[in-house]
Amino acid sequence: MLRPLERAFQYVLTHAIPGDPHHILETFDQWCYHCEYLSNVGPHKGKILDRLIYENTPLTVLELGTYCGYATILMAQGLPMGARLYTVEMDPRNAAVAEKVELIVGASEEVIPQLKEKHGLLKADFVFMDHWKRCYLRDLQLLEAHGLLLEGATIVADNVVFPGAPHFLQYVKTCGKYQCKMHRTSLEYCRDIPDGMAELIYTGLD
Ligand SMILES: C[S@@+](CC[C@H](N)C(=O)[O-])C[C@H]1O[C@@H](n2cnc3c(N)ncnc32)[C@H](O)[C@@H]1O
Ligand SMILES: [Mg+2]
Repeated sequence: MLRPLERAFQYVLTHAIPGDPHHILETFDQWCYHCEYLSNVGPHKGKILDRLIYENTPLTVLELGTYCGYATILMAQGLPMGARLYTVEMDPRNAAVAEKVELIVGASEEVIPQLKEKHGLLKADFVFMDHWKRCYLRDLQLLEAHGLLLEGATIVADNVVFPGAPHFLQYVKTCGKYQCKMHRTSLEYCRDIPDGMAELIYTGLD
């Protein structure tokens, strides 16, 4: 019995133009709108993410939560030459089918402390958090503690309204280390459910 993600992959493999990132993402979207929901960032929040990548031209991107690689493909195709994208996924069944960028299989709490020495990621200037929402605050604090955020780095956190990440939002708004902006939108593939992406700029100040 195939899992939802594997069913989506079969569809994408048989319907998308190979090597065409826009068409691959559109084909995922068709599947998600018409057949089965997947928690990809989706086309509407994807536009926001795409714009933030374009505006920031980051050189070292860290994604927490690869899933089937939708946002990985989206971000990768907007990066400048020479940029590196590291994406962390704890479920090896998802990792096995994800687009291979710099894919690190493991739980974020184990991977983050090893990013420097084991994976050569010295500092990230763009982070996309889209793994389990309860991990956002812990992992942001881990990135801070391991000195992995470049001053001025952009951190984008998805789904901070739905399902929500209240402790994370409270921390980033009150700790004095971040400038925060909320992009209000709707949940991926569900126009009726309000959601939001938080855009943070790391000031480096304590
Ligand atoms: C919402 S999906 C990511 C969607 C993806 N960013 C996109 O838009 O295409 C969340 C993924 O995070 C993974 N995940 C959850 N908690 C994690 C953790 N602590 N470390 C690594 N991966 C995690 C799950 O296995 C799942 O594949
Ligand atoms: Mg999400």
